[in-house]
Amino acid sequence: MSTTHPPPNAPVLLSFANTDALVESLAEFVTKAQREAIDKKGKFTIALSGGSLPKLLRGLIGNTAVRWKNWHVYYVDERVVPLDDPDSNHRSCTEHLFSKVDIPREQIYTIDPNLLDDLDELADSYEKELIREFAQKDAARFPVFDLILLGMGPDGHTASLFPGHELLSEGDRWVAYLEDSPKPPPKRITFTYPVINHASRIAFVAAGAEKAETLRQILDHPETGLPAARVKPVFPGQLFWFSDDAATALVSYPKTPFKL
Ligand SMILES: O=C1O[C@H](COP(=O)(O)O)[C@@H](O)[C@H](O)[C@H]1O
Repeated sequence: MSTTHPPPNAPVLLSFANTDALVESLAEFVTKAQREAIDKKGKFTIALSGGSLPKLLRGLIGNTAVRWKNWHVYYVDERVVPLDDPDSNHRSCTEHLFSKVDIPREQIYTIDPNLLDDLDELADSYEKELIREFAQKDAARFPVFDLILLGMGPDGHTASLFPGHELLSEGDRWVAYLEDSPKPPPKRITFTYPVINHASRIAFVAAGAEKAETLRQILDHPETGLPAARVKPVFPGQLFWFSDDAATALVSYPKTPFKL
């Protein structure tokens, strides 16, 4: 017997006049998601990306609404490099955010730096971190993060899911690896779509004129199937785009005023 699922909610596009307005609203959005999760179950599970995102989380620094002790932080994708390498997403998040706030270090789940020579084992061990957090409590097939924050590259990639790559059709594993990322460094691990799409809330954070044409394709012509356009949260999950007017300049898709 086949099971039917309601169609995904339509994405909500938020466009801000400048970076400061985006940063401030993003912080409000994250703290709201955090409050709701902690009120419900005493903890907040969030997955972060690298790239331009960590700097844009600066609105959380010194923000008294943030309850860092209840945060459990994972990485949507990670470059297979030592944790202190300039290419590491963990290093970037640490420099721009974690070194400036009082978050328990043991609640930030990094890749195992001892497994950098074995990508299969590395991805497997990160998947086990997720299983430890999510699989015992709910018998769900995939983890349900409270919030996943994604970036979008100018080529339309998100996480480490790149245009035309075979991992776009991975429907079974939670965490996969690749050795041929077109964007350096080539070796990476990444959440797969089923994990991303099962989150309660997903927010892309994409700003700047260099992303305008790609954002137009993704929002106005999702059928072109660029990796970021394949992010479609399973109902009742909701997808948001935090963007700026430079990035949304070419988009016809309707914009929604930001309100919590
Ligand atoms: O390589 C990566 O790129 C994406 C997008 O980066 P951005 O600088 O264009 O925001 C990022 O989300 C991902 O985590 C990272 O590994």
